[in-house]
Amino acid sequence: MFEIKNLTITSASQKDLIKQIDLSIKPGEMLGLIGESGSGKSLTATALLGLLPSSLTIKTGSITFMNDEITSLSEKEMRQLRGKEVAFISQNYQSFFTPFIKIGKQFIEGIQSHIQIKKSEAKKLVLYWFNKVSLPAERVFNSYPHQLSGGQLQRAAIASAIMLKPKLIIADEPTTALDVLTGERILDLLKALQKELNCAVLLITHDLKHVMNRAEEIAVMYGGRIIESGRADNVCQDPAHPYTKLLFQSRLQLKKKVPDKLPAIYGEPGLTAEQGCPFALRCPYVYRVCNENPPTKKVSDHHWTACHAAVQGEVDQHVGN
Ligand SMILES: Nc1ncnc2c1ncn2[C@@H]1O[C@H](COP(=O)(O)OP(=O)(O)OP(=O)(O)O)[C@@H](O)[C@H]1O
Repeated sequence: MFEIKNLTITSASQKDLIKQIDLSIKPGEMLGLIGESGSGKSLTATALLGLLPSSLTIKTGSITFMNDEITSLSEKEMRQLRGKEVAFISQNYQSFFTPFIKIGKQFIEGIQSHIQIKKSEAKKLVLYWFNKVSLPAERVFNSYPHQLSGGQLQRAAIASAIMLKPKLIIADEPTTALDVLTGERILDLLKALQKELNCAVLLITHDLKHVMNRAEEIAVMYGGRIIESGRADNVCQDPAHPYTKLLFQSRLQLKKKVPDKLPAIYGEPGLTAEQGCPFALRCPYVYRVCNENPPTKKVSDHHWTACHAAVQGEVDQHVGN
């Protein structure tokens, strides 16, 4: 459905922020894009939505949606695509709503800007979707944004994203501003709606556990590159890149005894090598060749990593699972 090929995004100072990434989403699938802060997740989503700031340019590559090249669509065509075919849920749900207009009115205006529909029919649609995301429909419809809790606002944002039955939802850290339990419920809701409506979801998160058991595919980003990607069960059971392995190892697991010391990833988060493997400055298995762009290793069907040590078969030997 969506395919990014060889995408490089450059800043005004000629720094490559996204480096030759490939990413694709199949209809009805959830792709979990994980990576720490600054790894390039949001820029990737912004490029998909055709909303890159003018200071950034696409240096190489293509982004296609249903075989249309997004980068060559006009702003009008892009606006039509956004909201109807591709919906966006952001971490900043507060700014999604205009504070001084009742939520119901905002929803009706939003729907009428995309499809021709009578106000009364639009209201029915809004109430239906508010019920669907377990909101007290009439009350929310007649409320101002500040009269709802964070979880309720994020549910309303999901209803807004889903009600025109988009083919793809991009959810960028949708639970960041919520408490853990509310966040988990929101992600479960997103998963349930994805299955029911068969729409694709790009779930962007820095938290591995958000995508485990939810996403069908996982892509791991570091320093503007995709360093590992594949079917979620393959990546979770047999992570191949040292960074992914360390991410799994440094997770606390309820069923296991809490160790005296959790393994930590060496170095400052976001520390990125400018050349070669972006993780080289923090990688315990770095060697001289890591100055060069890492080759791709096929780990199994639908699972690959970009790592010199993995190609040499040295990661398992040193890191273990
Ligand atoms: N408009 C811009 N101009 C210059 N650099 C930018 C711009 N927007 C983002 N960047 C840089 O691009 C890199 C990737 O940023 P991005 O927001 O995509 O990271 P992220 O993985 O989404 O992080 P977070 O989880 O914190 O949102 C960062 O180093 C960021 O500083």
